[in-house]
Amino acid sequence: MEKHDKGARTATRPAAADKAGGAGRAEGAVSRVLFIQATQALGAVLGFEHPADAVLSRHFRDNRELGHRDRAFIAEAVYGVLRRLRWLRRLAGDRATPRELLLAWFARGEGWPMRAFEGLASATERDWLAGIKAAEPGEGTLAERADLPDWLAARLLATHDEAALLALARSLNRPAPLDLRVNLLKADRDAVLARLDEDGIAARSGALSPQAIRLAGKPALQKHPLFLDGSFEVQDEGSQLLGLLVQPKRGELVVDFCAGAGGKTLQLGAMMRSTGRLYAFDVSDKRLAKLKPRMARAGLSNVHPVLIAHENDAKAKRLAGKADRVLVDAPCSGLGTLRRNPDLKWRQSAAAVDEMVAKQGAILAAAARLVRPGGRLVYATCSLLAEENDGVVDAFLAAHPEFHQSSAQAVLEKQGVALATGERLRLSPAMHDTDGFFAAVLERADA
Ligand SMILES: C[S@@+](CC[C@H](N)C(=O)[O-])C[C@H]1O[C@@H](n2cnc3c(N)ncnc32)[C@H](O)[C@@H]1O
Repeated sequence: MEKHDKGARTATRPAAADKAGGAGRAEGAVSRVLFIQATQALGAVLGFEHPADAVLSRHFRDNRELGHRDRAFIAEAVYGVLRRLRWLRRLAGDRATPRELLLAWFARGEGWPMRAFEGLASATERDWLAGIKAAEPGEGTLAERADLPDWLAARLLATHDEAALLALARSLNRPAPLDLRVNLLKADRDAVLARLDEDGIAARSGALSPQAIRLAGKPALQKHPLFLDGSFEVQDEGSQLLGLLVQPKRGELVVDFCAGAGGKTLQLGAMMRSTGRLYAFDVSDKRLAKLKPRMARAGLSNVHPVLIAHENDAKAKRLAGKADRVLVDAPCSGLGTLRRNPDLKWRQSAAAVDEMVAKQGAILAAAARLVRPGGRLVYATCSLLAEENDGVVDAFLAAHPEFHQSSAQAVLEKQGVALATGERLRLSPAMHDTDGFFAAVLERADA
């Protein structure tokens, strides 16, 4: 299966943009044809061969007659089913078809009254739905209540008690808000907030990152003048704290080892005031290609995208011992982003996570070689699993006595972020209303 990539989701609105939406249709306003479209899209997504947002984007490309509101309806319905798939299967049966799952979702998840199904469902289906509406499937196992696969609930139980796990699972089942990062090279936050206000876009300063703006809704911003001129980018507020942990300075040599489409590269480049050298490495030329127009929009001339074949590529090795700061935003299970990508919990597996852990260790060790004495290495993931987070960092520190850990809380505090996170950064949607992120700050001893 494909590895999760935060970097691939960089559009001003996610590909399945309207997925968390708000622009959906009320019950009773859904035509049979639209319902069939939603059923087809759900069927394709439930194959779990490709990420749901990619499948939906494709569905919308193939069905260009669908308007904005129709797409929003389909995306919201599909994401609703993905979030509560276990519960819906308990209600509608393990072998429920995509159409039955959707009907059950609207009847129970959205609470549509029976009359709303009159134009949509046959008399037989409506009888079945009346049963679904009345069904009480019992409390179920913890994993069932959390709407998680058994393996994932078991792994999360290593670091959460039952109540915390249920709270986390519930928070992961809510749609994510839309956050912006102000490009401080081009604008300041108050000016961006004032302009959004003028344009009738409700927004406020982020609670954690001094560069963040949180929007009240999910407006389309691709054509907004401040997006086009690079004054802001879309970036989860939690993700912005990772850039603050790297804390790059003017004139430094910085490496973003897993840069993807550059979510964090752009932030680091702006923090360096477009000076020094910022290498953006990645093994995916497709992702790096998406970085280039974003760099131009952001007004950054210090970024050097470099395609590497693997973490030990000679193009990386030539920077050995030279970098002031290195960020490893490691490929990971992505389970911290389930609010945006609820399909991941069904597409990931214990075996895939174990493979990823080995890869993360190898990338971290290779990236560490680039750090100069006295330099900083930041290891980050958007995973909630201890094995991808503390496990990788603990093993690294045990094998690399030349590195020691700095307190993430202290690094953030110095930049005006008050967050009781302790030595390592741990963000969760349940506690911080951000995606789930982990990071550790590792400093290489002076020579
Ligand atoms: C979590 S994503 C990075 C997201 C990106 N930093 C951002 O903020 O948008 C992880 C990235 O690691 C890249 N990757 C995977 N294996 C790698 C390796 N061996 N060396 C460098 N990058 C790698 C993937 O292509 C992917 O883009």
